Amino acid sequence: MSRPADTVGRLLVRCPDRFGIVAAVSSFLSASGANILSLDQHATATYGGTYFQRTEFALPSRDLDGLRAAFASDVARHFGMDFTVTDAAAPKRIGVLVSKSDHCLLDLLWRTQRGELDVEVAVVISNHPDLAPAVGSFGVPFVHVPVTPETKPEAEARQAELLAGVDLVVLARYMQIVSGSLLAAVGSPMINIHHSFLPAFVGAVPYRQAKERGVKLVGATAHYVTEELDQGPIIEQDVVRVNHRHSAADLTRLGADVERSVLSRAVRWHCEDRVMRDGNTTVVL
Ligand SMILES: Nc1nc2c(c(=O)[nH]1)N[C@@H](CN(C=O)c1ccc(C(=O)N[C@@H](CCC(=O)O)C(=O)O)cc1)CN2
Repeated sequence: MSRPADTVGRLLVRCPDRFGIVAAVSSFLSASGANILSLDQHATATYGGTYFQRTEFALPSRDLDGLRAAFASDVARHFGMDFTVTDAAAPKRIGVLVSKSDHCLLDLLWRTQRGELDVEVAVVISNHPDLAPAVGSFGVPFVHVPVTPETKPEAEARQAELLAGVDLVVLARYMQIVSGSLLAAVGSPMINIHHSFLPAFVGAVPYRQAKERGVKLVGATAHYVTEELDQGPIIEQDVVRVNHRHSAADLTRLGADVERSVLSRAVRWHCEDRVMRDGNTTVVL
């Protein structure tokens, strides 16, 4: 009878930089019977900065829990590491918040259905009912949770209930500001797709601002959500050329393609455990 396939693990490490980190992590993995498949790293300075490392490894014992506990005591504590150990074969469960714009949501659902994104969309929540049929066609639960200034606390309590247990929340052109209490209640990272090349044109209507400014590029930014609007750590960005002949509607149309590709790359990189926070920025390995 053939041996069960090895577990493939991912080890993410962030710590104060010093000599000996790579040797200690590699020796630990080797002593644990793991075979390193890939290793990427970044130091923020020649000496004394912050060190980031992403290591993928094959683990014949398949005991990721045991490896995680041993790494904590044998290595992480000594180097003052923040770290995670995840199973590469376990798809992330994501919840999506959306309003009326469908292009980013449908792109995520389509890529997931095609197997391009290794995620499980657990639920789509919208403050409008419009997208229920489209979401239903993908066999994904859709919940309409209306949001008004008066009902926002109750609405966010319901959203938190529906998002319990997800690994990631994606704001796919969700046009409501998420409160600090919802961020705290959910506890999982949130990624927003902002429809401009931040830091330009924050707020709700960036394409109108872009047209009025006469820009020659429009873009999109995927960033982690913080309480402060559009100020969270940037994960991915891109742009497309535009000119004076394009109306605001043209900018919106041209920008939508960029939004979709930027969001899908950001969600993929996050779910592949490639993104680490460095203050209000990110390191993507
Ligand atoms: N806490 C955060 N919430 C949200 C963020 C964020 O970065 N932090 N990004 C926005 C998305 N967004 C732009 O990409 C955006 C959406 C909505 C508005 C806005 O002003 N909307 C309403 C007000 C709604 C409310 O008060 O809840 C309005 O148009 O008046 C600005 C930017 C998603 N949420």
